[in-house]
Amino acid sequence: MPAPQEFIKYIDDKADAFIQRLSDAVAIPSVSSDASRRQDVIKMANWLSEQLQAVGVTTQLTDLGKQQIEGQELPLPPVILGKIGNDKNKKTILVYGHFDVQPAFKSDGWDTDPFTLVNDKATGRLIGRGASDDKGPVLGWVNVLQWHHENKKELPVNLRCCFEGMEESGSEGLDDLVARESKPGGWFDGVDAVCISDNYWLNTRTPALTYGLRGLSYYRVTVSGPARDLHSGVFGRTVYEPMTDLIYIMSKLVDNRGHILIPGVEDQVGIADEEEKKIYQALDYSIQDVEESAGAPIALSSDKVEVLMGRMRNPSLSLHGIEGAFSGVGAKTVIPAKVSGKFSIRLVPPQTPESVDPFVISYIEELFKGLNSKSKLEVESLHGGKPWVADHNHWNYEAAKRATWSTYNRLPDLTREGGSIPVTLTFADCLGVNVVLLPMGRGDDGAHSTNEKIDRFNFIEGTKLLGSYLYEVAV
Ligand SMILES: C[C@H](N)C(=O)N[C@@H](Cc1c[nH]cn1)C(=O)O
Ligand SMILES: [Zn+2]
Ligand SMILES: [Zn+2]
Repeated sequence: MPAPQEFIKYIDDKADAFIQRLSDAVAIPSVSSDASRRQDVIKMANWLSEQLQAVGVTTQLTDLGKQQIEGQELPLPPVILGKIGNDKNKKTILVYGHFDVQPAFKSDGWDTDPFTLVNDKATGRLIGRGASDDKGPVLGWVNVLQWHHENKKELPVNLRCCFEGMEESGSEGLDDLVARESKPGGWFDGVDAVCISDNYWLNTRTPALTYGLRGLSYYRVTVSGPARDLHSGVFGRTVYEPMTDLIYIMSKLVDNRGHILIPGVEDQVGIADEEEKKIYQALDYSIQDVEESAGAPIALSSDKVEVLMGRMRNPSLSLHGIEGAFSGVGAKTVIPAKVSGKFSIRLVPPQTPESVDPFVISYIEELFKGLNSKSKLEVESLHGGKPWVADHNHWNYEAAKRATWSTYNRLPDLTREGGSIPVTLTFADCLGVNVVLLPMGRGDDGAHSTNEKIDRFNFIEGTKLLGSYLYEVAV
């Protein structure tokens, strides 16, 4: 059943107010990985819970306990559970999103303050951290509910919400909560299907439905030696330097074509046959798309199928940074005493963090042993999440397809996402129901990057899409 025309018109009429609400959300720097921002993540939870209550959602802030981070004990941000309706004759749909964001500093290369939403009328872009990932989509649900609440219109489905504040940091504590609330009498009892809007179209033109996510295994490798940072003029060529050992190890993890060098990891994944390659060939995607969204002509291959498989169905290993290394301006001549290299592996079925960890840890330990260094090594797995693939021949996907058609007059690309949303598989497993990913933003939104944006068009049409989905899935 299509969404009512009055709903569609209302979303257009209220566009400026919705953008103001997005601006208010972006202004709360809810960075989950930064201990000094934890109170802002909690503030964001309270703010969002109030927004949901104002549009008729019964909410509950669920405490997840504490977390050890950077040597401190910190409260985990609460999860917002929400509920509207309990009609036995309606389907029950659970929507999930997250209100935490990745770190952002103007000095990273942002053109404007990351936590002040810029409404650039010339380009139609709404620029700010979290605009696309994931505050825009989460507020899309609030926008949908606002019309129903203001106009006293019943939703076509029973709605359950789960909004978390730790997605960008491993969703700590959430799996246990989902398992608990999926039991009879729990908040998610009776859920028929799940919808998540927290990823992106493949390109800038074609809406997408996403039926797969890669998993993630995040590592920290620490090499330490001297009791304190040293003067390289006094100690250079005199002592074992931690950074030298760490760089050696980091350089042996992946080659510059993206091949993972850790024996055993790539072997876990089957090779695509010609049938599977046709799926990627059929997608609306070009090398130009990847190069435009990366901002430079740097694709690993000129073959679109190779590039798409690299993102969607093959594992990848990325080096992220080195904590403790000199990175400031100027030419400090220091020998850092302790350095930690960070890298992660994006996983695909049948890989899991548990199945790759032993390969990674023993490989790094062997590499280090071969160095005969007097420094010390520590390898830690920081957080992980399993990959997920769903059946896209399901009524949940059919409903999302119809909603896409009625919103954009186009059929969506069926994609697998290179990123990770760890709780997706938990919902699928604990509830035994289908999950659809219904992205709002475009492939060039720059999630996790500088100048993250969502186009005004995508925010407003995406709101209509989420509303239309609830009507289409109801029948
Ligand atoms: C796809 C989703 N919007 C997202 O960005 N997920 C993150 C999850 C994560 C896990 N550790 C840190 N972040 C991602 O894919 O990086
Ligand atoms: Zn993210
Ligand atoms: Zn996200």
